[in-house]
Amino acid sequence: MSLVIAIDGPAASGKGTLARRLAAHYGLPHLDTGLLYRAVACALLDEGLQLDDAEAAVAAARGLSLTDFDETRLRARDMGEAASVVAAMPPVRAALIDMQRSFAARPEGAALDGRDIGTVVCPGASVKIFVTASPETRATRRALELAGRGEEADYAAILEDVKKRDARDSGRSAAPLKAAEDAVTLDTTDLDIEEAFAAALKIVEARRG
Ligand SMILES: Nc1ncnc2c1ncn2[C@@H]1O[C@H](COP(=O)(O)OP(=O)(O)O)[C@@H](O)[C@H]1O
Ligand SMILES: Nc1ccn([C@@H]2O[C@H](COP(=O)(O)OP(=O)(O)O)[C@@H](O)[C@H]2O)c(=O)n1
Repeated sequence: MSLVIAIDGPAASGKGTLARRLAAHYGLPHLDTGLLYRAVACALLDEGLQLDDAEAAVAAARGLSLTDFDETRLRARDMGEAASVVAAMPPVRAALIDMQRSFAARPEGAALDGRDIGTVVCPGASVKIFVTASPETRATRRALELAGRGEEADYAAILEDVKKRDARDSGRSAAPLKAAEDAVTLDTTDLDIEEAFAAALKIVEARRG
């Protein structure tokens, strides 16, 4: 059976970094599913529409193409917040599920990261990791990331963002952010990227048996 790695966790916990590193290590394609929700939000904002316009959001979700994402724009701070609003609408999630499942079903395997990969998108994944870190650590990491891209990075405002988004993502009824029962939790608060990667690799190897 091909290797499917599901990585979930709250904002700026390091999911993407770990999923990318694991994908490179095992030669798997990687999908950052947060980009899908960010792209839907971006499409609505570009058309001057409200973020709670479910019909327009579903149409945008159906029209997405993985290849034409402007990642710099999508990874901007305000787009994370906007993505979390559109992601709370069940029809938007339904419109994106097939694309994610087809990606995960590639014969060569896959690594996906998001909020509901282990619980909803790939409940049968070979390995599930739930990555966490304290809100303060995550806000510091996100502030450094944004500053590195020349974006405004006010720590206090980013910490507020992170907490608000976690609460919305965990509290929604549709595919809330939570660890799957068979996920291994990896707390990276006191781990640098190399240490977190080494820990994640150990989890994958242990699960693969
Ligand atoms: N263990 C870690 N220690 C320090 N910085 C990290 C760690 N993991 C990730 N980062 C950095 O934190 C930022 C957010 O990481 P990312 O993987 O994009 O998180 P997520 O996908 O969960 O939002 C990036 O700039 C990344 O380089
Ligand atoms: N599988 C996923 C991925 C993202 N999302 C939503 O999309 C938003 C942005 O996700 P992201 O992974 O790009 O955000 P960060 O963790 O990188 O800040 C999240 O806050 C969630 O509301 C989701 O609902 N389900």
